[in-house]
Amino acid sequence: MQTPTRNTSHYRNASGNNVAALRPSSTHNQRSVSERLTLQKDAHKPPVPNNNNAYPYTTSNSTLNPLPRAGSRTASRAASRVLSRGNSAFPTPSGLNSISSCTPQRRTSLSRSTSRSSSSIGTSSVSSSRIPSNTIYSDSPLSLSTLENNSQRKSSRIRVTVRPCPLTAEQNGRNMPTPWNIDCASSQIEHPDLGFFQYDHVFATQDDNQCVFDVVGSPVIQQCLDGYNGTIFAYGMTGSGKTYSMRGVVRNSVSLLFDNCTKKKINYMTCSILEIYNEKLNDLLAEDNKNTRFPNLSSDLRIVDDDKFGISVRGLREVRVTSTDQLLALIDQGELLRCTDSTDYNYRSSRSHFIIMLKLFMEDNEGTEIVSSLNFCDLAGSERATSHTDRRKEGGYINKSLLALGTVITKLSENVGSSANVHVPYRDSKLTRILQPSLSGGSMVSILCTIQLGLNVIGETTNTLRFGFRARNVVLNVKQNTADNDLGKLMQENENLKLEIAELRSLLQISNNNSAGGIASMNNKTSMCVENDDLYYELVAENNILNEQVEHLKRLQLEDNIRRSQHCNEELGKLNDLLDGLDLDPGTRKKSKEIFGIMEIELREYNSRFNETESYVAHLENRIRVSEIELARYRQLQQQEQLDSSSTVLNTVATLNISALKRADHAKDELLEELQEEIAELKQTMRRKDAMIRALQKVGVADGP
Ligand SMILES: Nc1ncnc2c1ncn2[C@@H]1O[C@H](COP(=O)(O)OP(=O)(O)OP(=O)(O)O)[C@@H](O)[C@H]1O
Repeated sequence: MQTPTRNTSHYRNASGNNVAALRPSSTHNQRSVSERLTLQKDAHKPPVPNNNNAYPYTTSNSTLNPLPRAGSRTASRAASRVLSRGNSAFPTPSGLNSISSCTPQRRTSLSRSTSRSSSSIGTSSVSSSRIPSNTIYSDSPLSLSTLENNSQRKSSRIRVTVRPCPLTAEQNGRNMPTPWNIDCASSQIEHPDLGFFQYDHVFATQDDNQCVFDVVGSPVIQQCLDGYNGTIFAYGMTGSGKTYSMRGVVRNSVSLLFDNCTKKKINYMTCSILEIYNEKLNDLLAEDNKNTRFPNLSSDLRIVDDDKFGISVRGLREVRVTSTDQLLALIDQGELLRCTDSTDYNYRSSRSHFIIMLKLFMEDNEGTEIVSSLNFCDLAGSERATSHTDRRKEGGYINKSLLALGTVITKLSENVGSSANVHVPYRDSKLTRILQPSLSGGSMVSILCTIQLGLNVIGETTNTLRFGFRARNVVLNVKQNTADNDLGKLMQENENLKLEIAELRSLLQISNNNSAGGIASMNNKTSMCVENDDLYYELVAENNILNEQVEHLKRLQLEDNIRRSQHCNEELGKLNDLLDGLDLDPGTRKKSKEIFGIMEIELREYNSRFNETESYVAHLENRIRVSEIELARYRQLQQQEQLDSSSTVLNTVATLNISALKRADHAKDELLEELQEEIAELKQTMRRKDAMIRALQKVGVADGP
């Protein structure tokens, strides 16, 4: 069996700072695409950003979907566009825009005066076309495209950038055509049949990791230093350059953070690193795994709700770091232990989602502590089905969690501008659960989508572009971390409660819509509190079965018994008439009358027991109704508590609900058992009565004229 390996490469060695050596020599062809984009006066075309001004914030429908260009049939032109050969390992295709997306005309001059202390990051590998790393891009929604801004909160779109992976020498050698037009100037990517996709920034294939950091990482770091939380993640198909890009982003971020330690009064940071492999959480910094290539990854980590950070991972090691080198060494260790293996597209493919969590412990102007969190997430790459069993299993988990992430993003984008609160299924995967605080407004979010340009992966590239396109519509109401004083705590609690209430309201809405009546629907309504509780689902299932059983028994047995009892009475009446008409000797007549008397008594008894059973069933039904009312009352109480109080109360009420369910089910069990006994007894009586009727008929025939 092929087992995934743990990476042995050191991330610092693989950083992008030496990419300059790989830079292609081919010339760019910016005009052909951008000119076409400008010349086609498509009425639906989204506004092309003016690069010298803030990028206009828009969520208009015209940008919600990639727009097919009317009459745009450039497929043949695109197909005939052939990537040029080059000498480097990653040459730029001649049909693509090869100008660096980070050239000076793309940006404004410094929009903030956060001058950096001299640092190796700022000076060593910056090319002449590179902007200083303290520059904030004018079109960055993280800095300027905010809807509302005060010291506590700001509305901010998720910032989405796209980095196309250069074709390999081999792909280039095959003169592989590409269907994509990359227009860095207008941050658009176009496909002749699919239309074009608008982003916040599109990198050129030869842009290096420093350039990517300047656009993707730097604005988030600046925001973190200002007291906001930040999350950066890379999304894309396997082999498209996520890990390559994130290494650059992480490395440069670490340097920028430590450069600002003094100015921003960062007392210390903590670092945790985990991976999600096959839906299991592994602590890559766990003590046991120190200095080993063969880690013990069976750590017992649990994702739990956390008042301060939204969620936290119980059992995850948090290491206090005080220097760049120390932090980079930890990240090296995490990289080393991360699960990797080769796929069809990448000989060292990451088979897990890799998450670095930093916490910055800073001081505000009054000297009180503020904590900002900063997450870097290098997602595992989506992949088509593969023949290898282990890869297929991993691929299944990876695709499932990426699908969950896609659904969350879709729901969040649907929520924008809508008064109805759509339920966002964060709990569908560990990945979305961990990203929940960030995606639900706890953090500035920047997504780097990495794509491949080849014809053979159009489907995967389109998926990534669509994901990024949707994500760009998500607006987050991000709050600034405040000092940990009483007021701050209260405000935080208040915010958490508001979010909780909104989530509960939408859950209630869903369960109300779905409810078809009866206990089952009421059970469904409590799903949030006991979502993962197997017992709960068992109870609901059992409850449904019991209800059906009771119904079934009532229908079959009781109706049948009514029919048979009526039939018995009729038959007995006939026999009585028959007996009266017979010319019997007094002895036989007396005996027959006696038997009839006994039969009548039996039948009366039977009828009275039958009536008893009927009232017993009515009683049983009543008890079911009572338990339903009880459940409804608990449910109401739960809603009330949930609206008024904290989640602790929710859990208590959920427990009450479970015990109410248990009690109701137990009662039903007992009642059902008793009912079945009654029915068995009734059947027995019926059998005896049938036998007597047969005996009487025989007597009637024998003694007849
Ligand atoms: N922009 C780039 N410039 C130069 N090399 C690149 C670039 N992007 C990716 N590569 C190279 O392509 C290969 C695959 O990249 P990487 O491992 O980062 O892909 P990935 O998206 O993380 O894949 P997976 O999801 O399978 O882990 C690596 O050898 C990497 O060095």
